[in-house]
Amino acid sequence: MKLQPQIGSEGSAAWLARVATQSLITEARLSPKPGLVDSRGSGAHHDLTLELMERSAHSLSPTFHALALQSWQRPADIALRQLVGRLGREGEAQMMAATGGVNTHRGAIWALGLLVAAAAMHGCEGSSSEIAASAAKLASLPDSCAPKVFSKGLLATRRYRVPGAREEAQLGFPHIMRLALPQLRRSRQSGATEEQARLDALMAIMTSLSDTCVLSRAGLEGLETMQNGARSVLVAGGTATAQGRAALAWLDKQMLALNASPGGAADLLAATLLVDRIACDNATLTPLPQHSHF
Ligand SMILES: CC(C)(COP(=O)(O)OP(=O)(O)OC[C@H]1O[C@@H](n2cnc3c(N)ncnc32)[C@H](O)[C@@H]1O)[C@@H](O)C(=O)NCCC(=O)NCCS
Ligand SMILES: Nc1ncnc2c1ncn2[C@@H]1O[C@H](COP(=O)(O)OP(=O)(O)OP(=O)(O)O)[C@@H](O)[C@H]1O
Repeated sequence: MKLQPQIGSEGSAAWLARVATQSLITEARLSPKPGLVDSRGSGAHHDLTLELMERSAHSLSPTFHALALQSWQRPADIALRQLVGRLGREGEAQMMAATGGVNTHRGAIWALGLLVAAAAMHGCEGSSSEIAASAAKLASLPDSCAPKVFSKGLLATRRYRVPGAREEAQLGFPHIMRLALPQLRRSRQSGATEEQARLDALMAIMTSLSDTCVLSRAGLEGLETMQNGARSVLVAGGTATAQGRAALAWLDKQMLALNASPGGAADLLAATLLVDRIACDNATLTPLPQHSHF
């Protein structure tokens, strides 16, 4: 059920910030996720822990709040794009300060930051497609203030000629809109628990994403292992079934052996949980069950 307070831009911005932070924490705690930090441990990451992910998520609340407030009922134009870019980079700096220089949520700031801004542009009354389309518009506008940095993600997109985090946003988040959200709802409707539905949504993303985290760490072999493994979990009936859970355990082992971690897919799951909460079209379709973290 959507519980957005009808108390204007300040109240709605605070609500959006809270839901965005909760979405990051829910994603981080969700278990068992292949190769990723979860309630069981650090996955394939030697420099990350669940405690660090949660601290990082909390450090981002002021960023999400500012993004929502500044984007409130504004159109997608260059001025807003530059403002959102500046706030996103300040958020990255806050994250780095909170984690002692470890990258916990760079990709997540990008995806959730754009979606929070887009939800606010629609005055918190947009549908999921409207929010994704406005986020895409913002992401497609040039940000002349952006520093020219050569990241690992950019390197992977050039080397393997695949779309990365930028393109995912510019295309209107197809992995959220066409794969994860529909899977989340399908799994809920077929009787899966909320945790299982969220794991299934993660699998749906992993069947097709060109995750530059995986490519940087484990190359094409890692990416194929991720995509095929996630597909077999869903083909087996998802994580609500014993076969699905066995396929997931096998995938977890493979990902750890390859030192591969689908950080981009994890970001998009957190973003899916956010859209699921904030989009107006979802309110009647998917009331949240009692045992949800939210
Ligand atoms: C676009 C970003 C993510 C940089 O992308 P780039 O590929 O160069 O970077 P980097 O390797 O550091 O991180 C990419 C991260 O995205 C995630 N990711 C990886 N693959 C994918 C994918 N296919 N789709 C979506 N996300 C992905 C991962 O978590 C990964 O760690 C972003 O940091 C950025 O440019 N920010 C600038 C500030 C800004 O404009 N913010 C506006 C919104 S708040
Ligand atoms: N639960 C999670 N566990 C691990 N990573 C996550 C999780 N949720 C999101 N991520 C994303 O994964 C990214 C971290 O991936 P990765 O560690 O490959 O990046 P890196 O710090 O650039 O690289 P490396 O650790 O290989 O030097 C973060 O940007 C974050 O957005």
